[in-house]
Amino acid sequence: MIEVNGLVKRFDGFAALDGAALSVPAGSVYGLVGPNGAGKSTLIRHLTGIFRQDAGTVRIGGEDVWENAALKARIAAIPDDWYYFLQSSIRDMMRFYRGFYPAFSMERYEKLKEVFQLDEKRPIRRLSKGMQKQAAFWLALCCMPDYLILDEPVDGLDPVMRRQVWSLVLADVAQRGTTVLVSSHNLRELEDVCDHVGIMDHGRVLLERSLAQLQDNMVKLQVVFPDGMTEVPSDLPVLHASQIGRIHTFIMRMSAQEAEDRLAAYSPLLVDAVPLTLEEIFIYELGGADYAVKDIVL
Ligand SMILES: Nc1ncnc2c1ncn2[C@@H]1O[C@H](COP(=O)(O)OP(=O)(O)OP(=O)(O)O)[C@@H](O)[C@H]1O
Repeated sequence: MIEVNGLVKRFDGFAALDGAALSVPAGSVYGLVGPNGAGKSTLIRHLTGIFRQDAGTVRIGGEDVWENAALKARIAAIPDDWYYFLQSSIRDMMRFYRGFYPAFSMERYEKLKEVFQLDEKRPIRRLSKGMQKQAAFWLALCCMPDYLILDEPVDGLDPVMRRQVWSLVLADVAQRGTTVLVSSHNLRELEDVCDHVGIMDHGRVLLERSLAQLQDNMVKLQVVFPDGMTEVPSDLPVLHASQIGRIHTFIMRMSAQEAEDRLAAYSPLLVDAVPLTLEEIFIYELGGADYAVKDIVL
């Protein structure tokens, strides 16, 4: 279990983390999402023991992370800027990892050589960006970690390799009970691999739920009202409404059943609940359809 409470981190007085809290159940895959600058990488750097918090607690498996070498030997991380020694090859880095991680598996290293097919003797800096990401996965998985912390992990990987690394990670979750925290902007992909999601903004986790709960908490409905009713009923707590012909599409923060019950009062000709994507939940939880555009324009 990963537990963060009241986490505060300031840089020159600016609170990059402002009381962030999250809870990742053991053996789950937790997606940490949020707009640029929300504080995801800063929070992750506390989980990997790089940053020391100004306030709050950062615990993994019940232990404080900061300066806890024994605990860190059970955590593998792929940061957004993976570090390797300047002249080193994958083989050199493997020796370094093997020295640090007592559970490092040479057997797995040899097996994964066939999956990644990288030249392990070539200097890493001469590998492409995607190949470097592959190398980071290769080594992280060989550490046999109990906790895997991934910051934008599949950025730069081709689609086939993305599927490959997710299948390796999920096999570890299923077989070894590995707990995974992953930050990503690729919500479509997270939807396939995560069972829990936390949405961050302005240094706080605004909401965290299992994916199923999250999808149950908001609903998208397509509705056709009877003849003569053209206006959206004003008492419906609609987050977003659009209309094509006679079909109204509503997004409301409530369960599908509750929404259907409320709409029944208007005797609709059709009510159809459509599952929300994680991207839609993300956009509407963060304040409406304008959000995504604002984020790009500002
Ligand atoms: N070392 C640092 N010094 C000063 N400010 C920092 C530092 N690291 C992060 N910040 C600031 O903290 C805030 C959160 O940054 P962080 O990198 O954690 O965001 P993020 O959610 O990972 O964003 P992105 O999705 O763009 O990667 C930003 O405003 C950033 O400028």
